[in-house]
Amino acid sequence: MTSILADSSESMRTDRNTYVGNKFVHVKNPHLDSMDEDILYHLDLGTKTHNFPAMFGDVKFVCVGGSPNRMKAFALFIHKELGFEGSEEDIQDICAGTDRYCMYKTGPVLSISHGMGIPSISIMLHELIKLLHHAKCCDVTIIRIGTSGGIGIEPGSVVITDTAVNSFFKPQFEQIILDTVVTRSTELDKELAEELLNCSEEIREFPTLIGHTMCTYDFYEGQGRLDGALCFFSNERKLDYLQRAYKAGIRNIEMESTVFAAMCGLCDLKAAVVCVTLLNRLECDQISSPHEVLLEYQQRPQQLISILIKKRLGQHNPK
Ligand SMILES: O=P(O)(O)O[C@@H]1C[C@H](O)[C@@H](CO)O1
Ligand SMILES: O=c1cc[nH]c(=O)[nH]1
Repeated sequence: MTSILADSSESMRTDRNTYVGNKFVHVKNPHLDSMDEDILYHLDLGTKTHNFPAMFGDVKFVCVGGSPNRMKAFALFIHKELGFEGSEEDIQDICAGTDRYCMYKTGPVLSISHGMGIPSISIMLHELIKLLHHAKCCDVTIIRIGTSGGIGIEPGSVVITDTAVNSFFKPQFEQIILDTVVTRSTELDKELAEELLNCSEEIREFPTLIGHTMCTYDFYEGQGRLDGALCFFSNERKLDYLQRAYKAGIRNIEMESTVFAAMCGLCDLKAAVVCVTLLNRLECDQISSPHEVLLEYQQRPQQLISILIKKRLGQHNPK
């Protein structure tokens, strides 16, 4: 039988790391305590084969995004921005033993790919959150740097998500656990979103705004596209839906933000979603900008996050 439950995080809390001043990453799974070894299968890492505190204990910023190339490019970019020594070759894929995800570390910044869609990012987040927990990381900020379809805004705009919503415009993520639907909150850290917006004031080259982000299970029918292999609705119905979304405060659509917000929130991770928009969905469905334009768009969230990281590390010199 299926029922709808709110998540009971209190009853499952394992507060093993409660230190004054430092906010540790909390896993909410009592079964982990009795495991002799934890194998993070999709990251090709394990607690018996790798020294997590030595490898990752200093991580303060985790950036995630769908594409492996984007996340490698971000690692190289932030390495340069933070003025670290060493060449590009020194930044190796920590998860090279698997082709599911890639992971790069440069100083306190971890950059990881998550593939496309809720199931893919969810698997990565389970293993990443356990990694941060086993490594005893504290005060970690996690940011998704992605691409999205804009609604009623100029392509190339960057949207900082205040609330991730589902296809019904609700701030909820529904996780099916056994035969039960558990409804989880998708609130993101408002202060972090404001901090990112302040950082954007130093970049005049593209518009940045705060808005709701809609997260769907699919790129085509799920996002009201007329150009998939299947489509059984009219252009009028599509536009009516997208215009209602705009009126509800939604400025972009992507495919990961609700589960990202829900999982990070439950594990006490300060989280933000920053996505560039590749097109205006009120005008078209196909992504037709040239490759160079799309590449430049993808760098925009990275520029913003770089300012945030440098400010937090006391390394920022405004232009
Ligand atoms: O981080 P990315 O650019 O992968 O995010 C969006 C949502 C889907 O994963 C994908 C669809 O093209 O792009
Ligand atoms: O329209 C778009 C563009 C990128 N990613 C999405 O999920 N949708």
